[in-house]
Amino acid sequence: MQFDPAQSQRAPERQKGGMTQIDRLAALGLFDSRVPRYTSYPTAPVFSSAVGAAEQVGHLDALDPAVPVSVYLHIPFCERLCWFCACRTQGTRRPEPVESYVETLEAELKLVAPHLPAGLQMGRLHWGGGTPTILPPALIHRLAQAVKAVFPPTPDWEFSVEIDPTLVDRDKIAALAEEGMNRASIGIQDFNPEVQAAIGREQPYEVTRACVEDLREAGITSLNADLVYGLPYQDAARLKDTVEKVLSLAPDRIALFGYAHVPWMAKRQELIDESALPGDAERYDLACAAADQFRAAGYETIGIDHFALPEDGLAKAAKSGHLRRNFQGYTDDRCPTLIGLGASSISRFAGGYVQNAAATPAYVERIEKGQLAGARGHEMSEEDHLRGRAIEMIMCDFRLDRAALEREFGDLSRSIDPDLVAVQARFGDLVTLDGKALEIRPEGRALTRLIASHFDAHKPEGARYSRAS
Ligand SMILES: C=Cc1c2[nH]c(c1C)Cc1[nH]c(c(CCC(=O)O)c1C)Cc1[nH]c(c(C)c1CCC(=O)O)Cc1[nH]c(c(C)c1C=C)C2
Ligand SMILES: C[C@H]1O[C@@H](n2cnc3c(N)ncnc32)[C@H](O)[C@@H]1O
Ligand code: MET
Ligand code: SF4
Repeated sequence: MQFDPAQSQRAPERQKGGMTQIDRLAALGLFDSRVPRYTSYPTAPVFSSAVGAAEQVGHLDALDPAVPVSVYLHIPFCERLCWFCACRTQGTRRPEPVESYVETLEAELKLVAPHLPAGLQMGRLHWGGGTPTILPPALIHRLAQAVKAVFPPTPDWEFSVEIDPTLVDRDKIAALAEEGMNRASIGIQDFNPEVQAAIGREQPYEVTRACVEDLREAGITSLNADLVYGLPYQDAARLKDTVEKVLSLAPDRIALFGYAHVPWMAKRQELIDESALPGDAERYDLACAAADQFRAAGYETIGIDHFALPEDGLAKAAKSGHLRRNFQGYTDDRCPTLIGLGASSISRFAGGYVQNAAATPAYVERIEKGQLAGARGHEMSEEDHLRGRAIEMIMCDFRLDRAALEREFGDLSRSIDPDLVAVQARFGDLVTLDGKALEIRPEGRALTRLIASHFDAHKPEGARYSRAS
C-alpha cells in the first residue's frame, strides 16, 4: 500500500495502453520482489558481528551533551502470541520472567550511564515490544524511574508506549501517565472475528473502545492505531467495517502495514493458513480501498503506510519536509541519536548502528557479565550516509532531492547518478527525473520500496525479505 490514495486508481479506470495499472506494476516486480522496508540503512539483516560493545562504547563516549537523545526500550513479552506477528517477543503467563527482565534493564542502564556525557538529556522515550503493558504498575514506575535517573527528560519530552488493549487496565494507564506518557499506540490489526480467529488474536471492539477512552482520559494527546492488510480471510467488506470501527475511535494516526508473511523468520506464522491469504490483486485493492476510506475521513497520507489527522505532528512533519524513518516506522523525531535498550534493540549513532544481542538469554548473559549488550552492527561510511539519506527521502517524500544531497555531500553525491538513470530506465513515466530531483509519480508509489532498493549498496545475497507490495 504505497501510493497517494487520492490518486489511487481502481478498476475499471486504471487502463494504460491496454495493460491495467496493476498489470503494469506487477510486470515491474510489485508482487515478486522481496525488498526491505528500510527502517534503517543499511538494514538490520546486513549488520555484522564485527561490530559490538567496543563500538557501542565509542559511540556513547562521542555523544554531544547539548543534543538530546531518543531512547527505545524493548519489552519482549506477551501473554498471547498472535500467529501473524513478526515482532521479537515471547509468550509468558508468569510474572517472574518479566520482573527479572526489568532487573536486567536496570543493570543495562547502570552499565550505559558512565559512558554518557554529563548533562545529556532525553527528548523522547518509546517503550515497544512485545507488550510493554504486560508490566504491572509497580514495575512501570520502577522502570520509568530507572530510565529517567540515567536520562533526565527535557521539559518538552515525549513518552510513547505500545499498548495491547486486551492487556492493560486503568491502573497501568494511570501509572504510565504519572510517569509522563503522552502518546500511545494501540494494536488493533483487524476487528473482524473470522480474521481475528485466523491470526490467533481475539480482541472485541468494546474492549478496544474502553481502552481508548481510558487513554484519552489519562491525557494522551497523540493516539496511533496499528492495522494490517493482507491477513487471512480479509475481504473488502470486512476491511471496510474494520476501518469504520477504527474511525469511530478517532485515532490521531494510523499505521496500515502490509502483512509480511515470513514464516522462515517468524516460526509462529506456520499457524497461518496460507490458502486463506488474499491474492495479489485483492491485497492491492484492499490497501487502496482502506486508504481511500481514511482520506475521505480527513486523514492525510504519510509515506507508504501511515495516515494522520492534519494537526498531528506526523502530518505537520510530512508537510514541512521533516518526516523521518526509524525502527518504529515514520516519525517526526529529529533527534539524531537513538539509544536502544533491551534484547534485540538497535541504537543509531551518527557513526553507525549497534544492535543488542537478540535472544533474551544471550542479552541477559552479557549484562550479567557486566558488558554492554551490543552484538552486531554497522559502522557508517560517508557513502552509507549519502545512500541512507537518499533512501529515507524516497521512503518519506517519494522524492529524492538530488540538489540537497549535493549540498550536503558534495562530489560524493555523484555516486548515485548511475542509480538515478537506472531507475528512470526501469520505471519510465512512473517517475520523473531532472537535474534537481527524482520524483515518484502517484501511480508509481506502490513501487516505492522497490525504487528505494536501487540505491541500496548493501543488499544481502541470501536475506529473504517480505514482498514489496
Ligand atoms: C514490531 C514489529 C516489527 C518490527 N519489524 C517488523 C515487525 C512486524 C517486520 C520485519 N522486520 C524485518 C523483517 C524482515 C525483512 C523485511 O521484510 O523487510 C520484517 C518482516 C527486518 C528487521 N527489522 C529489524 C530487524 C532487527 C530485522 C531483521 C533481523 C531480526 O529479525 O532481528 C529492526 C526492527 N524491527 C522492529 C523492531 C522493534 C526493530 C528493532 C529494534 C519492528
Ligand atoms: C508493531 C506492529 O507491527 C505490526 N506487525 C506485526 N507483525 C506483522 C507482520 N507479520 N506483518 C505486518 N505487520 C506486522 C502490527 O500491526 C503491530 O501492531
Ligand atoms: N503488543 C501490542 C499489541 O499487539 C502492541 C503492538 S504489537 C508490538 O497490541
Ligand atoms: S501483535 Fe503484539 S500482542 Fe500479538 S504477539 Fe505481536 S507483540 Fe505480542
